[in-house]
Amino acid sequence: MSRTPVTVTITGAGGQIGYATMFRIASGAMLGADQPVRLRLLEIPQGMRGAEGAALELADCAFPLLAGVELSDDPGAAFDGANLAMLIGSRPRTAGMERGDLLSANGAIFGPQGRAIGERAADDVRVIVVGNPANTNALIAQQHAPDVPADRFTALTRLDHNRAVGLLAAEAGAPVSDVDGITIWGNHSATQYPDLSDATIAGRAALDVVDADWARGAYIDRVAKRGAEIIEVRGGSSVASAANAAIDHVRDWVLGTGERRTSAAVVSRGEYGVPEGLVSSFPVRSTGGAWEVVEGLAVDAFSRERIGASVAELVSERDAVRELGLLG
Ligand SMILES: NC(=O)C1=CN([C@@H]2O[C@H](COP(=O)(O)OP(=O)(O)OC[C@H]3O[C@@H](n4cnc5c(N)ncnc54)[C@H](O)[C@@H]3O)[C@@H](O)[C@H]2O)C=CC1
Ligand SMILES: O=C([O-])CC(=O)C(=O)O
Repeated sequence: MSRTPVTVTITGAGGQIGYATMFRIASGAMLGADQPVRLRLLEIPQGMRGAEGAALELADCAFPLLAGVELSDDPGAAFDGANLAMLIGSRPRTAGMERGDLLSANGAIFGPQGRAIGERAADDVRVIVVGNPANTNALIAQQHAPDVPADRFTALTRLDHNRAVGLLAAEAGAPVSDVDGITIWGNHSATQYPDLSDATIAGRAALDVVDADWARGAYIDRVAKRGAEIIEVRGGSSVASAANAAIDHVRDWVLGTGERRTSAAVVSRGEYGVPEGLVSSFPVRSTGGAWEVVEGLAVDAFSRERIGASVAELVSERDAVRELGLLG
């Protein structure tokens, strides 16, 4: 174990997704089997016992790659020297709520954490926001860290992407590994647009394999409302699949995607007409440790309308948090 450990800060470490994430990171599933990690666990005082218990269990796993575990309820200490910041800690929604309903409850968490990242994290820090509403919380954090390059702030839409892959593969009766070219556009919310226009299954256009009405109707609804479906069936919001998606996102960001495409919410530079500065989901690849939006895809009138609706929601969330004084 001669490589320098990477410092990974996990917020909400006493909660469900935090718990489902940290053991896989410590095992090497996120950064590779030869990369030691140091975990920093951030909680609020009420959540600290849960984080302490998780830390005891981490010790009991005797992970060879785990170079240390530190707990804190102070964002400054928790993000000090962080190379990766996984912002999970925040309240989940319950049945009958939309994720946007969490804006006022959760938004206030992300300003102070963004500021602490700006002041204390390592120069190469990369941030992923999982806590809902993830895109706008990422925007809040990014706005509080003006000295960190904006492209280091992202939000998780990989869970939506993975759901879209799984549901398409099931419909086509194909292995998930045959599926490529799906895009999740926009917000991690019910307005998101899972787009099969450019998707392939074993190299064939997906829209030639599955029914086009399904692809542009029931499929979109099922993917976009899968979070609510899980809440209804499980009695609580997604945990293991969310942790898995967060790990997929960071692994691909750091280690690269190759030619394969995925989806991530990144700070818009105006690609596909999405207003600059919004944290919106796009088709992406990662090379050299940076996400790149895949440009030049054809966007027909149907897709344009769906993307526009989700982006309009992002604009209204941004305006709402600005009104609440949360953008700093
Ligand atoms: N983007 C995505 O795809 C998904 C996002 N989520 C979201 O992830 C978030 C976490 O979900 P769960 O782990 O299931 O919730 P949970 O309630 O089990 O855990 C949340 C933890 O965050 C802690 N926390 C609250 N404020 C904090 C702060 N300021 N600093 C540090 N920790 C803080 C709480 O004490 C709690 O232990 C929720 O907002 C949920 O909606 C969930 C699934 C998918
Ligand atoms: O639906 C929720 O509230 C949790 C979540 O973000 C998801 O499962 O996609």
